[in-house]
Amino acid sequence: MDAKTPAESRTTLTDLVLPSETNPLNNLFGGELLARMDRAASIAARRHSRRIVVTASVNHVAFNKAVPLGSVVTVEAAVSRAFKSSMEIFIDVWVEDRESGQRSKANEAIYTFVAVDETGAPIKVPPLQPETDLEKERFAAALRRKQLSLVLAGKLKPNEATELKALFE
Ligand SMILES: CC(=O)SCCNC(=O)CCNC(=O)[C@H](O)C(C)(C)COP(=O)(O)OP(=O)(O)OC[C@H]1O[C@@H](n2cnc3c(N)ncnc32)[C@H](O)[C@@H]1OP(=O)(O)O
Repeated sequence: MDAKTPAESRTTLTDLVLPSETNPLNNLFGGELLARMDRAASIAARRHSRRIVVTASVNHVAFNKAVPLGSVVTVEAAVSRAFKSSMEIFIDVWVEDRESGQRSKANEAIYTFVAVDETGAPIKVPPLQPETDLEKERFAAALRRKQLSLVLAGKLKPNEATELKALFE
């Protein structure tokens, strides 16, 4: 299978924050943002694999800044590393200033998607070839994050998490 670049899966969703999507402080609900990120990430995983994809885990979410009612929010997702059937997707969330139009980073998240066949069984995906420095940095750390996610899910013994152990040696 030929390698693909993160640019080939990059997915951008831009939408407003409406009153029905906010909490009593008039900021975007965390769950609404999670859903928007899941949608963008699933499209990125599908573009990379050209397969049916399912969310396997949400590895990391940082709600760093509240997103006020009426904001224009852009969710940008791209595959940061592909393994056998799983893909790590990095998601950056930006909010646009109404007057200047300048975007500032509000949140980020890392999801894992798995490509599956029609019966739901995991299936192989193309490798990822990172291009920019940021893409290379995210690619390099992805195996460590995969091992941590598997350890937390009880699917990998801590003493088999070689990349994690290497951090402490
Ligand atoms: C429940 C819900 O409705 S959530 C919403 C939508 N999501 C879903 O429906 C997914 C439901 N879950 C599933 O279908 C299955 O658990 C799957 C397909 C995600 C994984 O199936 P498994 O039987 O665990 O398959 P398997 O052990 O072969 O793992 C497949 C890949 O997923 C990876 N994986 C599985 N769980 C995790 C996890 N928690 N974190 C990171 N990677 C994971 C494995 O490392 C493996 O990756 P690789 O092939 O690239 O090495």
